[in-house]
Amino acid sequence: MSESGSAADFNASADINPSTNLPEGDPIRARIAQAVRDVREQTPLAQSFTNFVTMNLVANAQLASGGTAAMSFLPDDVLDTAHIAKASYINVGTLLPFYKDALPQIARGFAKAGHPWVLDPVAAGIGATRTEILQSFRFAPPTVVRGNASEILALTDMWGIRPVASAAETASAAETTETAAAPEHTRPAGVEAVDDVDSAASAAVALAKSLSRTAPNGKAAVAVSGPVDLVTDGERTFRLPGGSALMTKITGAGCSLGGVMATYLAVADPLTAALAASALFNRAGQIAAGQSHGPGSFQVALLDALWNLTADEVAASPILAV
Ligand SMILES: Nc1ncnc2c1ncn2[C@@H]1O[C@H](COP(=O)(O)OP(=O)(O)O)[C@@H](O)[C@H]1O
Ligand SMILES: Cc1ncsc1CCOP(=O)(O)O
Ligand SMILES: [Mg+2]
Repeated sequence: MSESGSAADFNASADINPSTNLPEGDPIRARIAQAVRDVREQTPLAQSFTNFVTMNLVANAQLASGGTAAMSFLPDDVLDTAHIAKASYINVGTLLPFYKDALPQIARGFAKAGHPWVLDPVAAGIGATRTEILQSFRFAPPTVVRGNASEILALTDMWGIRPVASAAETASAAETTETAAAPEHTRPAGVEAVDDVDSAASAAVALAKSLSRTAPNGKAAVAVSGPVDLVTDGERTFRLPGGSALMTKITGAGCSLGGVMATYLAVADPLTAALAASALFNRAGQIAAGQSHGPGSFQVALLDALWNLTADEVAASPILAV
């Protein structure tokens, strides 16, 4: 695979036709390029309330993309910081007992202030504390949700907004009705995905539509990561091939993608932020895979690629409108 990760090189899944690649002059590509330039020029702060396992990589990925970072956990600290941060990130990968009160309080504070934020619902479906916290976000929702397919399915199950599964998504869908909550997610997946991206496509669209009803300016986005990422604003859906399977062999590729999504949300609309971060990571993952010899050197090369990729290279990534 060439280092450039050109459209011809991407490892798209068999059912994606590269001819659906967004034209070079599409306004979406211009908005992505502008977001990348604005982050590098403005070094915006996106604060993070995130897990202990990958917190350092989240901060370093935000800095490598051109932003700045601040990690905070107490509600007064987070809500004060929200006055100087243009977006925030909440990731529920590791939990402490006080989070049960702190996170709903923070989400309510964000909602009251109209403060945009990204949620990574890591391991959604696992544990009563995580479920209680994620359920609270239903009533003070994020602007963007980024997760793997299993997390998106578990979250939409939990919020009762997962639509009837299309035949293409799962042949064995249990009996569901259009509006009733789908059956509990059948198998909590831990932090890794056990479902494929396409199985979460309609759930992602339904979630983005739901988030748009409460998001600042009525705009929201959902990003489902995997071998071919899916990004939707509830109206349009895009697929982004690229990246590398090595990204699943370091901890924090998804978490840091969410953190950088918040960095871009500080300067751009939710759809542009989700597309730009996903495209950046896909290009960076491909470049790093070509320069590394295992997970250790891959993570180092990934940070360097995040730092070195230009706005034009990110905006030229394969983005398939399907
Ligand atoms: N098999 C794969 N091939 C290429 N890129 C991948 C693959 N799996 C995941 N990625 C990329 O790795 C990053 C993290 O995605 P993922 O592993 O799905 O998130 P999480 O770590 O939250 O489960 C994303 O940028 C995604 O595009
Ligand atoms: C291993 C682990 N355990 C709790 S959070 C976490 C990190 C998950 O990171 P990612 O979702 O980016 O793989
Ligand atoms: Mg994750």
